[in-house]
Amino acid sequence: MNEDASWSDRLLGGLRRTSERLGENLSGIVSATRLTEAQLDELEDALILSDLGPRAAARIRERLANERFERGADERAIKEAVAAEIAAILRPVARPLDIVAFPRPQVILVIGVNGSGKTTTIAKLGHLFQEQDYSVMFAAGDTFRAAAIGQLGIWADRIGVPIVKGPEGGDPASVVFDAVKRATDEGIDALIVDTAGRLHNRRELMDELAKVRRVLGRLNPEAPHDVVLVLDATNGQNALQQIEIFRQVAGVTGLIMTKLDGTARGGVLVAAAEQYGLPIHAIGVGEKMDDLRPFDPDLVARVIAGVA
Ligand SMILES: Nc1nc2c(ncn2[C@@H]2O[C@H](COP(=O)(O)OP(=O)(O)OP(=O)(O)O)[C@@H](O)[C@H]2O)c(=O)[nH]1
Repeated sequence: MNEDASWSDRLLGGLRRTSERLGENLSGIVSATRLTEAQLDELEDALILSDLGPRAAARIRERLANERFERGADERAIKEAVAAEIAAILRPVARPLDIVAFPRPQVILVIGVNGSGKTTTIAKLGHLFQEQDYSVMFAAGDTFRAAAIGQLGIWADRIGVPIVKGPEGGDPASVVFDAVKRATDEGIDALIVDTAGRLHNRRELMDELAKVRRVLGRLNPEAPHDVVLVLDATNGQNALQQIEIFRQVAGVTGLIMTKLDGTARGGVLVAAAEQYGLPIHAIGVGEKMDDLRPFDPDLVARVIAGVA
């Protein structure tokens, strides 16, 4: 099995649980060239149960209500049509995180709640950029917990990336300031900044992120170039709430959804795309540094609909 097959299998393994759920609800729907109102209701419910959210579900229902199934609306035909509609929602938001900033470095602020996979995602991103021949530096901007600084340090050593850190409890803005200066002096292409993820004190977090942004802006008015929100797919609908909060707190420019390898809740990607239209840069399908994958909207749509 080549590496690509193994990762898509893992993605399939996780998302297949979503499509199984969808399949259970769809298996009662058959025959005729058009779907009846009752069948459309059932389909819409199945999509909502699969975490696609009410808006995407309503949109897909509407499209399918107008669809003529020439060879009969059996389960396969319906799933194919659902896949096409999901892909239409996902395609506009698929956008890789490219290193384009001039002057360098491109400053990428990574935000998200603790446990979402933020640290691992920073490591994976660093590794991905290195593979594209970009130089990378990390900044340990989550100074609130020693463990967070330590964990990022371990990843930095593992993949061979320099890291700028301060003491536990220190000022994140000063770490970021030092990091930007050093990255600029050393001609680093991508500076990836870890941030605190304490949502229970929103005010504090907002102030902290605002200060980091101010300091960054003083050094380079374009920075941060990206504010990437890391979301844990296993959180289902809570992931949407996190988008809402972090958009207000930090001005999110793009998303990375992690843990799609082990969840039946991957449909939340579709809900996020439909509701917020934020770029989805990549998806996480495991714990290792190679487990960050480009976001392939057609593949993900087919997996969610159960036709991959
Ligand atoms: N299965 C799976 N596990 C993942 C993925 N990404 C991260 N993890 C795991 O999720 C757990 C949390 O990841 P971290 O990167 O430490 O998360 P964090 O958001 O930095 O969390 P804190 O360190 O608590 O702030 C770890 O056990 C990771 O190995 C993924 O895509 N798939």
